[in-house]
Amino acid sequence: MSLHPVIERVTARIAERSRDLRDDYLARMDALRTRNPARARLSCGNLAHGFAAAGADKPLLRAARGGNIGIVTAYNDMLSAHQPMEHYPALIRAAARNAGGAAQVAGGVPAMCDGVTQGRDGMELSLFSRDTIALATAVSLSHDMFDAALLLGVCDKIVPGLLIGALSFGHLPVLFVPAGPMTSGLPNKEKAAVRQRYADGKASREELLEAEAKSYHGPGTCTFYGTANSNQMLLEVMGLMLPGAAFVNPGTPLRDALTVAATEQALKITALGEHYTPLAKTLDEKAIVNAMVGLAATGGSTNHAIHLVAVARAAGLRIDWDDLDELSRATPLIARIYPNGGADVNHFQAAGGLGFAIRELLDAGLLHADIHCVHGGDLRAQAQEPDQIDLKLRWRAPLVASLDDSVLRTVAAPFDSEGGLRRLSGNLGRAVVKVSAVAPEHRSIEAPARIFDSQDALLDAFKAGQLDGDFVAVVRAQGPRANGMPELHKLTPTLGVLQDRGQHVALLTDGRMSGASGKVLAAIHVVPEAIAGGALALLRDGDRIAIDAEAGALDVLVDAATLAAREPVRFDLAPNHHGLGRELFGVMRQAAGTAEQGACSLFVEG
Ligand SMILES: O=C(O)[C@H](O)[C@@H](O)[C@H](O)[C@H](O)COP(=O)(O)O
Ligand code: SF4
Repeated sequence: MSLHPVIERVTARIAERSRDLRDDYLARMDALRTRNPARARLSCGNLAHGFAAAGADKPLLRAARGGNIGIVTAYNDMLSAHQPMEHYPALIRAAARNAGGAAQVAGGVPAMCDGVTQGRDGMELSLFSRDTIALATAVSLSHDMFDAALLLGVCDKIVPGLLIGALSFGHLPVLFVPAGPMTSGLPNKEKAAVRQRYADGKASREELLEAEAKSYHGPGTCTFYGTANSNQMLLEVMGLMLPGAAFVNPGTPLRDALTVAATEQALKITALGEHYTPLAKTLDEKAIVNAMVGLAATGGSTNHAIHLVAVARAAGLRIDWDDLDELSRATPLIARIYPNGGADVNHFQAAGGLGFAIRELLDAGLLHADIHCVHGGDLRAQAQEPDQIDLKLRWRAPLVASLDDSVLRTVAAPFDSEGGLRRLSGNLGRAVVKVSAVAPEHRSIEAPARIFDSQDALLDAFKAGQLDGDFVAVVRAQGPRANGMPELHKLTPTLGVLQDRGQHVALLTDGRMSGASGKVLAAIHVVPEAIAGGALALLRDGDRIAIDAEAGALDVLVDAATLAAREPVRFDLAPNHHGLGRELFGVMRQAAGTAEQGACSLFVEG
């Protein structure tokens, strides 16, 4: 199947726009390449420090023969998705030894659970935790003892952060090692229904806690299709994970077999052998375009409209929301996983999973097949599912037909002819919206603005019975430079209650929403942000706002002269710059680029 013309056009445009930056990046990565074990470059003193506590691996490390893997782990007990990784380093060390190499934990990175911080002050550190993870990844790998890296991380900011950091070591082969989704508990839709009843005063706190605990009930990634599970899909369509490794549950023999296989593969593709596959070669403009197509086709998290920009920048590539919008409009929606439907990621996997989805999109010419996957083949070979036959790891072809077309469909008979993400633009700036989670009848609105300078102010107005009729809730001063661009997902149950009462409502914000947000139209990531000259600061209660997700329009229906004559509101953000560590992130707030630039504080040359 030939490549779809839009895929071809956008890929060429990205390559052209990025040429100087990408050439400079590749030249720097090439200069780091060595045909001997990296540790051979270290002095005796450096090296001795590096193997002093290496026990059984000391002889190999000392002799500088055989590959050495640097493990960067985001293990902690806070994230159910990362908790299973506590024992992965021991498994990886043994597998590396058995394969004639070695592995060492190069460092740990912090990992925030956005579910724990959702709606709380800690969420204002969430986005910059990505940049912090990138910095910690670089510190870990800067020991320069390594010939490959295994990155142990799954969740929201952790995968983008690990990837951004590892891209500074793009001369190394890099594989991601996930733990997989928790088994299905209380369905996400039922959990969301209890939340709405609680928000509406019709359910007790004990009833709510019971529902939450039945939904988030064990080790593994939460089963909704939020940013964490979108990360797993992206890593597969970019070829940065073994085929079908994304959604195998933790604590299973197959999961451990995949971790061992990733270790063996990492040693096979170092510069010491004949199958050298460095990260810089794998993550090129074709892989990034594959990521945007995968996001659109599966209704993935809006957070990737930010993270993918930052990841691409770390690889010397420049992408923007026009690229994302154009690709999304050319890509059919072939998966419906909560919040885009009732199913969870385990149902998706059972229906055919990513192997089926990748094969469908490849056959339609919507993905680049010719990318350099870490498994050694191209993306066509990524479209497989792992299996264990007499304890041996095998890969089998993806299902020919979906086993549940309420969850996973073909490109020929999709859920929607266009993908899940849209860029909006107009006199209020540029924004992003996820349409795949919003019913068609709710994808546009024209209604008066109700202005709030915090999500709690909106919730207080709801509790006071002041949110009646149709309105666009404008929650502003939530951008990266204001307060770290938190997710405002705590608003979802309340806005859902109002919408279910028959009120026509929408959210407009320069903040973010969770990848798990859905149902209510939300125009988010508005750039410029309110405190940086954005038009949101000029809005007044009652201004008529028009949002049309299908047409891609975002406007306030006030004439330009009136708008220009208004004084922008000044925001008191001092309370957001202290508490729970926020006082330590002032430099990142000041250095952050716009959401469309990835809201990243790491690339001073922009
Ligand atoms: O982008 C995301 O996917 C979210 O940040 C997610 O990781 C977060 O944990 C949500 O808050 C979970 O949803 P609930 O808050 O509804 O449990
Ligand atoms: S998916 Fe979200 S809530 Fe679940 S463990 Fe990861 S960060 Fe926490």
